[in-house]
Amino acid sequence: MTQPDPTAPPVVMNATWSSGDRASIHADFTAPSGTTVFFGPSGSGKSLTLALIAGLLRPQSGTIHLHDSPVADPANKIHVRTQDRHLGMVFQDAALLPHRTALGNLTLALRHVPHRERHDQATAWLERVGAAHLAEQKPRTLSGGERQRIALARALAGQPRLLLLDEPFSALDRPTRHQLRDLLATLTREERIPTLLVTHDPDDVTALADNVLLFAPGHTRHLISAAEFEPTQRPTPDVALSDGRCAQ
Ligand SMILES: Nc1ncnc2c1ncn2[C@@H]1O[C@H](COP(=O)(O)OP(=O)(O)OP(=O)(O)O)[C@@H](O)[C@H]1O
Repeated sequence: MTQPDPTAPPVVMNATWSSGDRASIHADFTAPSGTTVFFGPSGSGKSLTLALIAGLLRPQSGTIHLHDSPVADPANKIHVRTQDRHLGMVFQDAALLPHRTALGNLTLALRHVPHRERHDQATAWLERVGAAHLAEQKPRTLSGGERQRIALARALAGQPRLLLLDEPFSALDRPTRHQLRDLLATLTREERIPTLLVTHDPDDVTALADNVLLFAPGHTRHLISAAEFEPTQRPTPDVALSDGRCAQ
């Protein structure tokens, strides 16, 4: 990927993906700076859209641009690998390396800084997410919420140009979810990293969204500002998402 244009929208997507008979998706939207929440019911294509942006899936046609750089454009044989898209990612499962401590997981994300500075920077990141006391613990000895704190720190420590979060708090109990939501709001505001967050929780929209991309099975994604959001809202059917059950 070339150097990003700071004035360009973080994501411009107009692409189609199909697994054949099981599911297909056409996504056509621009995500502006700030936090865009992908909101909608189970099976409506939120995670597939995020996977296309991450490069975990390849569209069959169309283009995806991140900060004005093409990362997927099959007609021109462009597919930038996930690790070259400068992304921070946190999914429902923190996916920390099990044999490394919390600190060790953080230092791995800091390969862009000189070796002698990694320990201090990793410690500083653990402090920022309220996990300094967990530095020497291995992931299996941490709670789900603690693992997600470390995963969030790891994602941001890599200095991503875009943060992708797929239901990072959905497996946590309510109080822990609130704490982590507040932490995420603080960090994304401080770091000014454009963020895409997949959720079905309307409270995530209220707490975190600048904009909302509404999804519904058989329908579409439709971008609105967070101020316009109502939890019962459904997108207008201007762009098709289809799967075996509800093709358009
Ligand atoms: N790799 C895949 N290959 C084929 N079909 C898939 C694949 N991943 C998801 N699907 C199907 O595509 C549809 C959309 O799935 P997706 O996971 O994007 O929905 P979602 O909105 O993220 O749902 P949830 O909120 O439950 O995670 C579903 O019908 C799902 O079964």
